[in-house]
Order: sequence, then structure tokens, then C-alpha cells
Amino acid sequence: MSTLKDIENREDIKRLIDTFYDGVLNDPIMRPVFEDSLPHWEHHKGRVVNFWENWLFQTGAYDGGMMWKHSARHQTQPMTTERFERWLAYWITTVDALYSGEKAEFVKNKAMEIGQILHHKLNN
Ligand code: HEM
Repeated sequence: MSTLKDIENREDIKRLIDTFYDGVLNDPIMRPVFEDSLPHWEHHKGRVVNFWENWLFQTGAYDGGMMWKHSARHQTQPMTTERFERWLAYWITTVDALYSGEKAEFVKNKAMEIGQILHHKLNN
């Protein structure tokens, strides 16, 4: 049986996002996409935490605009199928390394769902 706990609060989401980006930013295929975000990195991470906090706990913390942000960056750093696959692989691996339970399953499934929509909008 798993000894990992589930995602319970904002602190847990922060730990998930930090660990996820440790992997992503060390990946030479992924890092260039985030290069222009590094000057406002803490701000970016805060928005991503808000996004997931809103999905998990309905806090109303996220004010939207994610489709637009991705399509803007896609103009200079194409979000290819390969990048989507890697993004999702880091996400699932990180969630599974840290958490287990209903919320952990939810964030994996939701990322796959949104990832498919984003990929379709950007690459079709
Ligand atoms: C190839 C896959 C992906 C790449 C390379 C990518 C990259 C990025 C980049 C460059 C930004 C903008 C950062 C900034 O504001 O400076 C961003 C924002 C964001 N991404 Fe992604 N992303 C990917 C997939 C996803 C997926 C599947 C989700 C959600 C399930 C997601 C959630 C977000 C959120 C919530 C933001 C913040 C948007 C805002 O500020 O309102 N991303 N992403």
C-alpha cells in the first residue's frame, strides 16, 4: 500500500509545482520554452498554483487566460507534440512521486485533458 498522502492544500500544490519545474527546466528540450518567463518566475509559478488550487478546492484564485498565454508563447517557442508528451510525462511522474489519492488522480487526468485541448488548438 502507498504511504504517500494526497494533495491537501496550497502548500502541497506549491511543492508539486516546484518539483515539476525542477525536472522541466533541466530538460534541454523544454527549458527554452520557459526562458522568457524566468525574469518573472515566482509570479508565473504563483499563477500556476492558483490554477490548480482553483481546480482542486474551488478557491476562485485563478482569473484565467491560459489559452492565450500558451498561444502567445507558441509563436516563438512551438509547443510541439514532443514537448506536450514530455510536459505530461514530467507532470505524471512528479505527481506519482509525491502524492497518492483522489486529488492526485484528478490533477493527472485534468492535465491530460487540458493538454489534449491545448495541443489540438495550437497544432491544428
Ligand atoms: C508543451 C506543454 C506546455 C508547455 C511547454 C507550457 C508552457 C507554458 C508557458 C511558457 C507559460 C507562460 C509562462 C509565463 O506566463 O511566463 C505557461 C503558462 C501556464 N501553463 Fe503551460 N505549458 C504546457 C502545458 C500546460 C498544460 C497541459 C497545462 C495545464 C493542464 C498548463 C498550465 C499552465 C498555466 C495554468 C499557466 C499560467 C497561465 C497564466 O498565467 O494565466 N500548461 N505554460
